[in-house]
Parts: sequence; structure tokens; C-alpha cells
Amino acid sequence: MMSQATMSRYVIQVENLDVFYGEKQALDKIQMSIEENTVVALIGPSGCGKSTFLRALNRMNDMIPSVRINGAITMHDENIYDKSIDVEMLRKEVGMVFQAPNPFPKSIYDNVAYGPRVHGEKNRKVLDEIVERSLRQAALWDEVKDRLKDRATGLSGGQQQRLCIARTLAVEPEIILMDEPTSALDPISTAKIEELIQELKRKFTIIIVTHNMQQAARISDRTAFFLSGELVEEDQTDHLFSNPHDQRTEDYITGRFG
Ligand SMILES: Nc1ncnc2c1ncn2[C@@H]1O[C@H](COP(=O)(O)OP(=O)(O)OP(=O)(O)O)[C@@H](O)[C@H]1O
Repeated sequence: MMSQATMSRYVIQVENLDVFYGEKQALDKIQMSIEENTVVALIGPSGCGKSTFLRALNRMNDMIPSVRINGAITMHDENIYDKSIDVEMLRKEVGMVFQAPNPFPKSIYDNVAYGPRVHGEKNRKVLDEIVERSLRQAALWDEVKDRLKDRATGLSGGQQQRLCIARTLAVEPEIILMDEPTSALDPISTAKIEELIQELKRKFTIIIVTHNMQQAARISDRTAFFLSGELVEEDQTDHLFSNPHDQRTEDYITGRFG
């Protein structure tokens, strides 16, 4: 056993990650270490590889037939690309929230209970507890507690996105990936999700793709700037925005291209 002091604070270590779609290289030798209980923002122009990087972290790219991956992503001292890895378990540990809210056409309750049920939970009392806890963690409980049997698709866009976050939390992940989770939402719903992210990082590690640099600056501890498949710079968010090391980062954050 390692002592507490020598144990890595990094929940994710990415080493020399290449991702190809057929002949096209989408990520080139990415190195990044991610500490627990932080929010990491991924920024960069369209097509630079942000979503590809995010999807590499829970092996969502595996579903695309032409994909080829080199390098390693280590979580808890295991390479998630090892043959022995149970991808279903990995996706339980590393949850994902998408750009457009995508609740199932089921009740609010059944959306949140979905994951635990898939993993074998049948006890109604336990499920009730999970649903309430997850909805509370997603700051949605008070708005929906009297209508848990209503269809999720009747909720507002912002509520649907918080429901999708609750659905992710229900299986108790360690890491939450978010791919532009507020880009389809109005400013008030966006502010609620941003506030929620600040709350969630006490318990989870959050990696978020955003096109919005103000959002990255508001909510993240660290920011990673990608360009043409390369990780140009990764730093504490306030440093990256106030004192970037690379000219390309400076050009991007000052709006010279994008
Ligand atoms: N399924 C796929 N098949 C082939 N090429 C793909 C696929 N997905 C992404 N790519 C290519 O890989 C590169 C990186 O795409 P990716 O979606 O990761 O970028 P991004 O930074 O997330 O872009 P955006 O901000 O527009 O979502 C792009 O050139 C894109 O065209």
C-alpha cells in the first residue's frame, strides 16, 4: 500500500495519446494530468479535437469503426485501454453529459433510476433514495419532487439538462465529462448549470468542453487549449488567460482567430 502522502492526486493521466479517424489524425501526442475535485475546461477552435479528447476518456470513440488510438490513459493505476478493462464499468465511473439535453422518453423518476436499474438495483426504497439524492445533487429536486411520475420531456431545456446530470450522478461516477452542456440553454439556465458545476466539484472531477471562453474563465480551475489536434497549453485558468506562454494561445484568447 502506498502511503497517503505518496499517492497521486491525479485521477487521470494521459500519456502520448494519439487518436486517428482512418488516415486523419485528430489528436497528436497529448500529455495531461488531471487532479481530483477540479474543473478542467477544454477550449479551442472548431475541429481542434476537444470532443475527441473528451470521448477518449470514457472510450466513447470506440464506437466509431475507423478509430485508432495510441498511448495510455491511466485511472487508478490502470490503463483504460487495457484489454482487461470492463468498458461498462468505466462508463459508470466516467459519466457523460451531452450538448443537447437528451432525457429518455420516460418519467423523471425512471430517467434517474435508469442507470442503477441497469446495474441491477431493484429495491424500490433504495431506488427512491438514489433518485432523491441525485436530483438534490443536480439542484432539481425542489422543482420536480411533486411530479416525479411526469414525463421528463415536459421539463424546460435547463431542467432537462439538470435531469441528465442527475441521471449521470445516480450511478455515482468519479469523473463527469461535459460536452458543451450549456450551448443549447438560455442565460439563466446556463448560470444555474455553472453554479451546479461549482457545487459538484466538491465530490467529482469535471472535464468540460466549452466554446465560451468567459465560461471557461468563470468555472474552471485549469484550462487546456487545443489547436489542430495538439494540446498547445494547459495551465491554471487565471494564468492561461492573463499570462499565456504560447503565442497561439494568446492569439486565440484575444480573439485573433477562432
Ligand atoms: N467520427 C468521425 N469521423 C471522422 N473524423 C472525425 C470524426 N469525429 C471528428 N472527426 C474529425 O476529427 C477532428 C477533431 O474533431 P472534434 O469533434 O474532436 O473537434 P472539436 O474541437 O470538438 O470540434 P467542435 O468544437 O466543432 O465540436 C476534426 O477534424 C473532425 O472533422
